[in-house]
Amino acid sequence: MKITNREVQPIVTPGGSAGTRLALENVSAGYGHVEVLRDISLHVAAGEIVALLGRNGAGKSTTLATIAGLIAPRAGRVILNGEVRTDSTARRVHSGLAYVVEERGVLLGLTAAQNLRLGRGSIEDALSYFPEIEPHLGRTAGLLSGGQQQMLAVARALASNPDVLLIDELSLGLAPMFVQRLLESLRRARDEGVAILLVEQHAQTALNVADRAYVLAQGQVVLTGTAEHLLSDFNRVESAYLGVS
Ligand SMILES: Nc1ncnc2c1ncn2[C@@H]1O[C@H](COP(=O)(O)OP(=O)(O)OP(=O)(O)O)[C@@H](O)[C@H]1O
Repeated sequence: MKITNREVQPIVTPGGSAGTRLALENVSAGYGHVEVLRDISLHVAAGEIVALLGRNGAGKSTTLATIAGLIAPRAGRVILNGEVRTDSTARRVHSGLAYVVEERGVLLGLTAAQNLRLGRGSIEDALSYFPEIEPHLGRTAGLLSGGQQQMLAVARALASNPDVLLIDELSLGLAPMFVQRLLESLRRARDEGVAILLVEQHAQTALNVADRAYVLAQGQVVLTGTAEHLLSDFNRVESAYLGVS
């Protein structure tokens, strides 16, 4: 199942290529003189959860940052809703991208309600995903648990009614109960047609919710397939983490 990027592109997404909301075409990117991503191609369709897996330092966060426009690709193209994007993060967010960063992006000195108001959606829509936030709306976000902060971040992102949702490390350090609630919200968003690219430390957790996955190693896609296929051949996923097949 080891693939080259040339082979990644012809994969037919569920819903067909016309439903593709996000695509990277042969993207290379990095920091200063350091090249991190090398010739990455991937795609996510409307109504699809795609997991981006790989060991620490493989380039997962860099991939999301490049999609969001925080890093400019040195080569290749970032395509959102069929348009090649070279514009700012703010413009991409304005036109339907939501991005939950690894640090969650919750402003700890503001209340939960104020954090939700910073988003592009309504508090009501945010609460429709996580009604359990309501009793905490007046609390300072810094006093919420990690799980509650992550729910706040995901609720704010989903309330903006995005076409494409990027999530960096959904479950990091969270109790299983919170992880389950967060995964439920992603399933609902997928059913509502959102294209979701999920970076997740726990590959099994990610593959249990995802439709497809890509494994990165040393900044390259080294394995891809349906979640079902990858779960049934999990040794191969683990080998791919090390950059071997
Ligand atoms: N701001 C930066 N400047 C220089 N190098 C960076 C920077 N951010 C990340 N890197 C390097 O880029 C490589 C990929 O990092 P990245 O954070 O994308 O990996 P990751 O797969 O998300 O890992 P993790 O799971 O640890 O977050 C690493 O070698 C990292 O040290």
